[in-house]
Amino acid sequence: MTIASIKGIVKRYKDQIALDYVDLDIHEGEILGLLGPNGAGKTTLIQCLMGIIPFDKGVIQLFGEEGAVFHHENKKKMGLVTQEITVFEELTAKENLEFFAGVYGLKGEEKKQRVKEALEFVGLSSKAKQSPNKFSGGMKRRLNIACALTHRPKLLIMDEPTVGIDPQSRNHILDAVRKLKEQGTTILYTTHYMEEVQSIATRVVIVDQGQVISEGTVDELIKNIQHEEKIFIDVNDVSTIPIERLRGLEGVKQVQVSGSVVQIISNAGAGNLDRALSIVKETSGVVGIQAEKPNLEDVFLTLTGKQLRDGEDDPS
Ligand SMILES: Nc1ncnc2c1ncn2[C@@H]1O[C@H](COP(=O)(O)OP(=O)(O)OP(=O)(O)O)[C@@H](O)[C@H]1O
Repeated sequence: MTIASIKGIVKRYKDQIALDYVDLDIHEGEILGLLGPNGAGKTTLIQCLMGIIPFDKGVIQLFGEEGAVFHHENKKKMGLVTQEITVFEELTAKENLEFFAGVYGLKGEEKKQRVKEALEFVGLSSKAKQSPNKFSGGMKRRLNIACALTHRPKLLIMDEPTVGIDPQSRNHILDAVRKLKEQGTTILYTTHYMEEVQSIATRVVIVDQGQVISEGTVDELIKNIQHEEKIFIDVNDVSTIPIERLRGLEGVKQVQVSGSVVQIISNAGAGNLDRALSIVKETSGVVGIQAEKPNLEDVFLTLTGKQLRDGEDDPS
């Protein structure tokens, strides 16, 4: 089932086009990684999807409905973890959760129970009575996530939830996202850290300059750009390797020897590398093999001609 469907959305800020005919479907039960550099339009897309800002063109369907979809019942099925941490510093962690649970109409015993569960879920039960102004950035972020969970949304939207936080909290958040998926929550996870997308997303949409430039599973995206494979084989005796025979193999593009290492580049697929490796093994002992595969960064580079995170810090 499609939880949300975005069709031909255009959003302009004066002369600036932030979303340029974007199409995007979010399927039930997936973790959809929305990957794009700063300014790509990710936050704008989320704000349109949540009905927070109007858009100039296009249609959004939510939970199978069309038309006036941004009514209260649908909004109660969504949870948003905003890019900026939005918690009340002067309230305790528990009071923050009680406030947001109240906004979503939870009351009495149910509210109490959900607040308790949310605190446990993000590992902040022992800090329930403390104010977030004493928390680290990562703890604040975890509280922020808990605030979006008390009403058990069907669709959880997270806008760059790991920017600028410590690795321990980051891992905690990634684990929590996986756990939520197992419990049946659909998640739209926005980031410009490709490592995160690679580790948690079931499907990826890459956006750049307000446009969707590619989508698929991580493997599919990599396969689309993967024209070559490269392996480095460290051998016992390089003099015994039949270099010309390797070069003559179908699909093999280049064979080079450097010290005790034979480097083979071949066209992707069709077992080219396997055949080359068998020949090497026939003629010499093999000490080690190293393969080089493209990653999402390479996908992005191929599609846009630029690095995904120019000048950005590594999250880990
Ligand atoms: N309120 C606004 N007024 C004018 N321009 C805006 C506004 N909000 C966003 N933009 C512009 O729209 C484009 C998309 O911005 P958006 O914040 O959606 O990107 P993003 O992918 O979320 O980037 P970031 O990771 O930096 O938040 C950018 O060029 C941005 O400068």
